[in-house]
Amino acid sequence: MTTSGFGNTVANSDISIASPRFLASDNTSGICPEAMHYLLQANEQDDLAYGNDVWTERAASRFRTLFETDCEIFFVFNGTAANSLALASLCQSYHGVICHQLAHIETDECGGPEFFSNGSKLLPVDTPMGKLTPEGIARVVTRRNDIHYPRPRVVSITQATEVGTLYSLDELQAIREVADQHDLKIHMDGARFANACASLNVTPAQMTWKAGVDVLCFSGTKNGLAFGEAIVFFDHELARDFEYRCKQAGQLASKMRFVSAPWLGLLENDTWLVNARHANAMAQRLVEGIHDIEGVNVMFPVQANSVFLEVPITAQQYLRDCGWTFYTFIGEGGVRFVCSWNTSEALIDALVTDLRQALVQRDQQ
Ligand SMILES: Cc1ncc(COP(=O)(O)O)c(C=O)c1O
Ligand SMILES: C[C@H](O)[C@H](N)C(=O)O
Repeated sequence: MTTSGFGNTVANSDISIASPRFLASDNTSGICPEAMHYLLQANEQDDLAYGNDVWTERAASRFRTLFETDCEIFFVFNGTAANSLALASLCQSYHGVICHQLAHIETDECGGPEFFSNGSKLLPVDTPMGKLTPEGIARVVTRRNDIHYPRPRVVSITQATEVGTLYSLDELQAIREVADQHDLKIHMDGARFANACASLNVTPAQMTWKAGVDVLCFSGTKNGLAFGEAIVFFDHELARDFEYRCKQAGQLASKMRFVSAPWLGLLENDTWLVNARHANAMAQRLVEGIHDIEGVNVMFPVQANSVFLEVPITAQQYLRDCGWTFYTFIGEGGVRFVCSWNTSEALIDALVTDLRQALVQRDQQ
């Protein structure tokens, strides 16, 4: 096995496996044509740097239209930076951030939120289905009020969650109510925000500021961009000086137009929704395809574009030998498949076929 520069083991070319087939993450998908179109448009001529270009203004304006309010938009390269910097703008170093124990900010951002907030402590909660509950939040807020414990200041929710479930609008409202009781701000990790809007058939405004969300990190990367996340502040006071925070963190792109312009491809003609609906539909196709395979169980309700399956270890190896890539360290274990804007029906059907064969092979051993 050789190791890539980022510590991922990659199969040596001399190991005979089928060509890799990517359903490990929506981060493996390509750039959708609509985003590519605007990337090339923005390359047609030079423009001002550091976000002063016409494309960044156009994209920010489109966001304000999409969210039906005068929100403030900042574009950064990736989701970890978006979450870390957004959280840092919501609390001081001596504050705590209440999150689910499976939250990406807790499990997969390598201490980024704590680092960029100079020490705000994440306060993880273990509640069902990967979702925070008002009761779970209240438990954390009320368990300690002495000076030796960080004061909870933020609630961070992920929509869709890390295990592919969704908060309903009522659940979001209930979280807003408990946040108001305890003077908490609400951050939404919207890595799969588009998938959530598509699945619930609600508007971005209904899913955010109308439900009391203070700041949203909206992922374009997982919706068809090469890279690029939009940090959307619904409270201007919280956005004060945020551009300096981005600059200091190395997240102020000099050629910002190449981060912002592709967003126009997503936001025009509701491509962001079309991409999300397709990804969600492919996840449903996978669930339907495997429903009668003995030994394979769906671990969480499939409400967006992620599917978590219990698959026997021997069958997992069979899938890897067939070239399938998947993670087993996310959520509560199991095998995670994530569908993207460009996931084909044929790819899903091939996975179903290989999964079925994997279990046959296991039973024959
Ligand atoms: C739920 C969630 N939040 C945040 C991120 C962070 O994104 P990035 O990998 O771009 O830092 C991811 C990554 O895919 C994610 O799945
Ligand atoms: C692996 C990592 O967590 C990444 N955010 C993903 O969901 O694929």
